[in-house]
Amino acid sequence: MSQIQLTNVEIAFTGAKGRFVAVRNVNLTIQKGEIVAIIGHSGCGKSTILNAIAGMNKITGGELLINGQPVKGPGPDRGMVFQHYSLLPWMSVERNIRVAVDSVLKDKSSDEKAEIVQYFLKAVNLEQHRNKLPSEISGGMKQRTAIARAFAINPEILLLDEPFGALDALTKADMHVELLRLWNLDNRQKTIIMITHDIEEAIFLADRIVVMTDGPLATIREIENVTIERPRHKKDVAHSPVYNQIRDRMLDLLVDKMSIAD
Ligand SMILES: Nc1ncnc2c1ncn2[C@@H]1O[C@H](COP(=O)(O)OP(=O)(O)OP(=O)(O)O)[C@@H](O)[C@H]1O
Repeated sequence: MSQIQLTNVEIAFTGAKGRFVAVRNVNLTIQKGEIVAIIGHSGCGKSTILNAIAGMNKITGGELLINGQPVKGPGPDRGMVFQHYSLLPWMSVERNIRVAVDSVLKDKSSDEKAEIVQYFLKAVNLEQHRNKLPSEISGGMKQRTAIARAFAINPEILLLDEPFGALDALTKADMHVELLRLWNLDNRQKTIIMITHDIEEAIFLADRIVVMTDGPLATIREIENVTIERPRHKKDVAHSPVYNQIRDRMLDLLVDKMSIAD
């Protein structure tokens, strides 16, 4: 059985101006432990699909199953990370992780929870900054806190909505390696679905890349298999023929004009 299965999914919103169909005929099957990137132009419905998997949006047609069960709402089996970190500004790095652990891992003792927080603070190299407030740390550190928090509650599925979109290119490259390291620590058991606008990021991280058509009435245009071996290294990947092939295909699909007229 596939872990996540979307069959002919439609998601429409009804507002003052009537019914607006954001996405339709979305068919996607995701296996446990896969990393899947979703890419497409702004407004095509990437977040709409991710939020439906998170249980925050209702589907209006088709079927959306997780482990064979229809999604009815959010649950601790799914963790979310957003572009703007969503840390609680009045709490330290450590407290931000701890409150999430407290609210989800209710069966664990206080010592066990402290150990989990410590493990993830160390895994993302934030031990020395544990007592700082979000306002006292950099964007990359904030995102590392948010990702550590998401992993600490140990969801089966991680949903990342443009998690590195606000970071500079170098910090972003570090974060890619960091994310894969956390995924490896867990023996690649967690499924990661990630929205991105960055073709290079999608190829470096994902097993498959879902390319959307433009909205409204958006759907999946094509799914690319990224057959680059793991573990992946930034430098090697950039020189691999598969990387160039996929990047060219993505550019064909996503970029209308490749150059300006002289
Ligand atoms: N709650 C809502 N009510 C009404 N319309 C919505 C709602 N959420 C999203 N939409 C509309 O659905 C479409 C898809 O939005 P969505 O945020 O999923 O796009 P996206 O591909 O994630 O965009 P971006 O890359 O800019 O974040 C947009 O036209 C948006 O205005």
